[in-house]
Amino acid sequence: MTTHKIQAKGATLFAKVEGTGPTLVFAHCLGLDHQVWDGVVAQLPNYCCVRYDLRGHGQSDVPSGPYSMGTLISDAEAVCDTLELRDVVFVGLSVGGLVAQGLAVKRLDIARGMTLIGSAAKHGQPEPWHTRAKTVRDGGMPAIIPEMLERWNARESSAMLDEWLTQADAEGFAATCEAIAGTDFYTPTSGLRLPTLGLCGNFDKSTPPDLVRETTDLVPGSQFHLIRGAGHVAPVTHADDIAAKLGDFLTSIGHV
Ligand SMILES: O=C(O)CC1=CCC(=O)O1
Repeated sequence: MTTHKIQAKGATLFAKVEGTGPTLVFAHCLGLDHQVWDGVVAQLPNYCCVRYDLRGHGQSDVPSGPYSMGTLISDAEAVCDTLELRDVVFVGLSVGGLVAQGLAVKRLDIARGMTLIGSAAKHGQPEPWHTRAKTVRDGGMPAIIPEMLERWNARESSAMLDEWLTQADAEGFAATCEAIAGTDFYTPTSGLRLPTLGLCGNFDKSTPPDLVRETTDLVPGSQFHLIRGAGHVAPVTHADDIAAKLGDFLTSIGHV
């Protein structure tokens, strides 16, 4: 395992590389960090698994917001270019899935496939995201956590996620909400032609299954599976199921 400090535009990003084999790059959701993938990566021993913390999260820098989705996509490019990663399957949870779509649109030389978990081409209307940004800037993470946990619907894992979210940086969280607010990838994602897998917990209230399926269906030949019993953060709560579905997908596209 090696860790890296990646120089991106206006921020240094933390990245971790484990294993050898075909490359997978993982991007996490709002408010958490690369550790959401611990249980999934542990079950993919035959891959080079690269994880990084989005700007504003984990061990990456927290520049003041707002962030734009374009910047978050440039960050993913910086990680892949600096580590000389090509021919990767990019796996994104929630906002990480927006980054996956944007990277695939911009850099097909990097992305040869993508997996969207609890993600969509557009995550609702802009206004609630601006409200969340203001709420968290005014009141800190505790002001937003109950609402997040309700939407994530992670049930018995809520206490652990509460603790995790409490450690998140409020400015990084708010600035990322602002990036999500401005993003509508329906048109660009409709033009994508690359192997695509969509996964969604059947209890996910943030990105309900129909929404994730609708986005996945934009890409011809894509696959979609429900993760039974899971809410929004299935890689944390249902790592075995996510790793199994991801492994099947990787085999089906010859990324082995
Ligand atoms: O909080 C939510 O609604 C879920 C979410 C959207 C983008 C993300 O990363 O988390």
